This record gives sequence, structure tokens and C-alpha cells, in this order.
Amino acid sequence: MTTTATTTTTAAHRAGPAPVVSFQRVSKSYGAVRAVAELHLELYPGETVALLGPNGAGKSSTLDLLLGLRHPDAGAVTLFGTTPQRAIAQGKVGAMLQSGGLMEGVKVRELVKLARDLHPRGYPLDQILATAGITDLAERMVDKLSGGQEQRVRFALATAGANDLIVLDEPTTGMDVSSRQTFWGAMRKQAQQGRTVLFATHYLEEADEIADRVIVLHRGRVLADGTAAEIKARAGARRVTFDLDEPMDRTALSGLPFLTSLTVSDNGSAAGSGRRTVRIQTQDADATVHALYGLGCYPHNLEVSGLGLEAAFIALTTASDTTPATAQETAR
Ligand SMILES: Nc1ncnc2c1ncn2[C@@H]1O[C@H](COP(=O)(O)OP(=O)(O)OP(=O)(O)O)[C@@H](O)[C@H]1O
Repeated sequence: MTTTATTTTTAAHRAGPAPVVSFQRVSKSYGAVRAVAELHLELYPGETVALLGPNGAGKSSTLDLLLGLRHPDAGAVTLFGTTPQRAIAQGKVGAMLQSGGLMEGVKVRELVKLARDLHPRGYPLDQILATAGITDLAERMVDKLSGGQEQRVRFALATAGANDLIVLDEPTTGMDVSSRQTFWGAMRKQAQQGRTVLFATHYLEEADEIADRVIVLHRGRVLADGTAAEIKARAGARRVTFDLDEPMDRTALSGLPFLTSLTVSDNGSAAGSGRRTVRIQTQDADATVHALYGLGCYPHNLEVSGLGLEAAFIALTTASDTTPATAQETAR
């Protein structure tokens, strides 16, 4: 059984540096729920990696295993060639997780100082506050922060020292647009300094813009692993848009080959006689368009384009949901 992750990462890095993170066939179940299933994954120095997946795909469980907060039922997780606990004790890992409240009854400055003082390679306090964009919040009590401000403080705690690996679970949830920009600007700087950044996100545009590698998790397995462009190509889907002047039987259109979705919008003329815009998603645009002409209609303004990451992600996970597990293994 060979997964995409195995072939992609080992081929690309066989002769390169040692992995920063290594999951060797790791499984984790909670009772009857299998959250992580024989996950095989390697991350390398300087990579910025987005972990994507629908709700319940196993992203948080994967990050918890990576940070040694949970133990695998089978397989092994190593960071920098050692256990997660040792790597963390050596100050190599900074993490920003969704769960867990911030310590109460202290000021932001005091909390950040504590994290900095605990770090073997802590940065100057003012620098940490400025990088996280919380200089003006330094004297505020931690329990008086808004959700987005709390996120920025978590970010400061995760970057209080020189970490070689930064792990972020949905880091920008609750942040406004400008905080997000500041946040990702700071993360880019970390990556430019050769650090590995791994973040789980639901914002596909963030993965597209920020990550140089995107890992799609589904049912605790790696469904796709590559650049955002590779993921889009792997989804294989294209969007075809055209206008029709004549009324067209929707059933005929929905019978076109390789179709994965169809939308027909009336452009407003009376009694359905006006121009309609048809939007199709297809696994094979050439075959679909060929068959379209075979229906005897004359499409105007025909456009064929690639999918965005979001549509590719939906196409991949939907295809996986309709494919039996054994067939998926063979396909990969
Ligand atoms: N402590 C737990 N006890 C029982 N089941 C759990 C526990 N934690 C997670 N699960 C289940 O394991 C599966 C994976 O959950 P996980 O939180 O890792 O997914 P996720 O991809 O992070 O989801 P989300 O995007 O919704 O945060 C889900 O089916 C979830 O319900």
C-alpha cells in the first residue's frame, strides 16, 4: 500500500536534509472513532505546510500527536529525530493551539515574559510584542482581551523564542483582516529564516497564498500532498462556462459526460426565452465540450478555466467519499 505522501516526500527529499517531523504509519482512535489512520508524513526544514481537511478529518489529532499531547496507538512520531517531548524540552518547537485558555490574573506583558523566560533561546520582550502586533496591549489584563487579541497573544507565546518548528492550529480564527496580514507577514519572516511552519486551516485562500506545500487530510489519511497548484491539478477538475440563447433541456445538459456539477441561471428575460448562463464543473473539459456540441446547441462565450483550491479540495474529498477505501488505495 503506497500513499501519495510517501512517494512525494521521500522522492523529493531522499538525498536531502533529515526530516523535522516524521510520522511513521501512525494511527489514533478514540473508542470506535479512527481519527488518524496509518498516517505517513515527513516535513523538512524551511517548509511552510498547510494542513487542510473537512471537519473531523483528523487535523487537530495529528497536531496533538505531533506535540506529544496524545500518544499513538500504533506507529511512531519523531521531531528532529527524537521524541516530541524531548524536542519541546529542547526549545525547538513553538505551538499555537485552539484549545486551552490563557493564564488569567496577569498582564499580557507578564505572560509573554514568562513564556520568553522559559525558552532556552528567548527573544527580547519588546521584539516579541512588536512582532505579534500587541505592543499596545502589553499592560492589558489577559482576561480583558477580545477573541482576536487573544489569538495574537497566543501567537506571541508561540514565537517567544527561536523555534525551529512552529505549529499552528487554525491560527487566524477570530482575527480581522489586518491582524491576519500582520500574522502571516511575521510567519513568512520565520519561514525565510529556515524555520518549518505547519498550520491547520479552514481558510483555503490562506493555504493557497502562504503554504509552499498543502497536505489534504481526509478520514485521518493523506488524500493529497503537494503545492497548491499540484493539488488543483490532481483534483483534475475544470470549470466550463457558456451562454445559451435557445431553451435547453436541463436533463440533456446534466447527462453530459464527466460532469460533477451543473448550474443554469436565467438572465432575466420573460418566459424563459432569454439568454442563460450555464456553469459546469467537469473532470474532463474536452470530452464534456465535445459532447455539448453533440447536443446540437450553440454555446456562446465559452470559457474553460482551472478550479480554485477550494473547489479542488471539495472535488477531492467528495470523490474520496464516493470511492470505496480499497479502491482509493489502489488509485493512489
Ligand atoms: N477526545 C475525543 N474523543 C472522541 N472523539 C474524538 C476526540 N477528539 C477527536 N475526536 C474525533 O476524532 C475525529 C477527528 O477529530 P479532529 O478534531 O482531529 O479533526 P479536525 O480535522 O481537527 O476537525 P475540525 O476541523 O472540526 O477541528 C472526529 O471524528 C472527532 O469527532
